[in-house]
Amino acid sequence: MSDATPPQPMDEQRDRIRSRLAGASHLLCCLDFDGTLAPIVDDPDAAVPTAANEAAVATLAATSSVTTAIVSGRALADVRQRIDGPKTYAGNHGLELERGESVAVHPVARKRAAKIERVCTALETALEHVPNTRIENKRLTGTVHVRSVPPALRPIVEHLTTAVVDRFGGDVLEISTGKRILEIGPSIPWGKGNAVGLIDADMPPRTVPIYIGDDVTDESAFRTVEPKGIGIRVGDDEPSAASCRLDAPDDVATFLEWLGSVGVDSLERNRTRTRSPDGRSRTGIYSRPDTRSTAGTRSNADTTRIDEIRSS
Ligand SMILES: O=P(O)(O)OC[C@H]1O[C@H](O[C@H]2O[C@H](CO)[C@@H](O)[C@H](O)[C@H]2O)[C@H](O)[C@@H](O)[C@@H]1O
Repeated sequence: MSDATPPQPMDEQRDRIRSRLAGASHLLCCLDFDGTLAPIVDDPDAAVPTAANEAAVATLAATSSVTTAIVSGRALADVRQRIDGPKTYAGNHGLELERGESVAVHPVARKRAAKIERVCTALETALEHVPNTRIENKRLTGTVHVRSVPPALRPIVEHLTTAVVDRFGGDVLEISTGKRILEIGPSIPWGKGNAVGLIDADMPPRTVPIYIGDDVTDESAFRTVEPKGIGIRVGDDEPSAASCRLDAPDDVATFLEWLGSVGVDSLERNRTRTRSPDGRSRTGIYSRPDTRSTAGTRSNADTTRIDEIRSS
């Protein structure tokens, strides 16, 4: 599916997803948080997943044929305490990655954290007279929230933010946009798609990766999973690298429930079929895969960079 094609409504894509799962033994289900599991709200601290999404994620996370991962622009520690169950979390748009007991932080982002701190502190002062501006310091990145700022004042916030980032970040920090936010982060070619690529590279053979997200920062992840897997854009009919569309977090829950029942049944049937009489898998679905490249922007050099520093 090309970047310029609007994603198709899920009802029209269900058969394609069903047939993709029919050829698979494992599912990688990567989920964005805000706008996908949790409805967008004015106060970022108040964002919570819908009850149905919380339950559906718990079910998938407890299913052995599914690896469930949360991939968020929020700090890892923040998103982790908002949705429980999965063993895999990517925070700060993939700059930090928790898999089981191990946490990897992109080393360049780690080095630039002091600059993010200075920028966030300077922004508190620079924007203190603009009503309802909110600075979210996420350690590796920072977010300026303008959702509750009067529209006429938003260009001023943008101007002041650019000036502060230029002054304290030079060319090592950059500003990107999201839903009513300005995101400040290290200027490195790394995003959610790279994190999803790393997670997918650890999956057993015959894994179908699915990524569900609602914002521009999710586009790199859609490019990583498509066309081997399925990208699902939530909420609008913007052109997207995702092939499918769902309207809102409530529809995400319905789809995840379907995956947890019909989808998982199909995976389980394939796993049973490929096992030898002693119950072992003939296709080696529990063994480590060879290094496989995933469609998308990930390069081997990028993989090495985030993997080389690990701390708990
Ligand atoms: O990748 P995500 O998990 O979707 O995180 C993206 C950003 O989400 C949060 O901001 C967004 O949600 C807020 C609460 O609904 C809303 O007030 C804001 O306008 C949205 O942009 C979060 O606060 C950011 O740190 C994330 O980068």
